[in-house]
Amino acid sequence: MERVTAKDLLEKDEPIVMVAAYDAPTAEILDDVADVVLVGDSIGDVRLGYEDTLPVTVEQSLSHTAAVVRGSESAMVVGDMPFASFGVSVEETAENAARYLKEAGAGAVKLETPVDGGVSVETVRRLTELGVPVMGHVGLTPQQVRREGYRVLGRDDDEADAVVRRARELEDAGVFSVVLEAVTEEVGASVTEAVDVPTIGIGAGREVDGQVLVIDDLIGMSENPPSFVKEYADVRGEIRDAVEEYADDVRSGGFPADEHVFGGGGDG
Ligand SMILES: Nc1nc(=O)c2c([nH]1)NC[C@@H]1CN(c3ccc(C(=O)N[C@@H](CCC(=O)O)C(=O)O)cc3)CN21
Ligand SMILES: CC(C)C(=O)C(=O)O
Ligand SMILES: [Mg+2]
Repeated sequence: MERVTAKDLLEKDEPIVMVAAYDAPTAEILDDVADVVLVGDSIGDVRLGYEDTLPVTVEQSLSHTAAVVRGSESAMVVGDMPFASFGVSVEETAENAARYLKEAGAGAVKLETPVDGGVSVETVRRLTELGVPVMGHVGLTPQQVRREGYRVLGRDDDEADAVVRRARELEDAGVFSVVLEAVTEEVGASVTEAVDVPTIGIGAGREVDGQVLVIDDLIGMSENPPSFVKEYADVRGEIRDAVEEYADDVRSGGFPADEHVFGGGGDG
């Protein structure tokens, strides 16, 4: 089966569905319902118990990206490059980015591109010239958390303009899509208006070309999801209930029952 391509996303006339997920069985569930699976560096705080995304390594990210590729057939898989794995030098950025395609089998990489630097437009251009499909990421860029915490961007005009300008620069550098995180709905609309490539929002309102949420957040697995999240299930509660029942059964002797026990040979 052919995977979703950048061209497919550009030509889509309904909203793009992207989900951040980290492992093969989850990817298998999502594949063919999501257009894009992002292997987010959010794995750091979502699954690995870190405070934020900063400790995530390229090796961890590549390993999980490869798992998501193995678990899926039709979705585009995007590897989210971790903090400081890009932008230090063009050479290192290109080498790391290429690993996502060569070793993990990803279809593209995503790089956080903060409005005030962090990664140059030239770096993004170099990747796209090499043939690495790049997804940009503007607005709230969580890898900058140690600088300014998590906050919604674009509440004043100068900042709103800066986000739009950055998205335009990225488009010019050849990105095939831009993630817009935690910006006002007005900024979401302005960016979507300003660029031809699809915008994919997370806490960016309705006037964008697609939406992305973290799987753990949307299934009710996260303890404190961001306020823009809609929870569609209570998986945390389901897991807790299941394990409590199991524990009760073990303690009462209700598990294992006859059907869970291997019999010996013979006819007794
Ligand atoms: N579970 C999870 N979901 C995410 O979407 C996510 C992560 N983790 N980790 C990496 C980044 C961080 N993200 C975030 C985190 C918080 C807000 C946010 O707006 N938080 C508050 C406002 C800030 C505050 O006062 O704490 C909110 O209103 O939800 C936005 C994006 C998005 N990403
Ligand atoms: C929230 C999305 C856009 C992300 O960057 C991640 O999951 O790491
Ligand atoms: Mg990320």
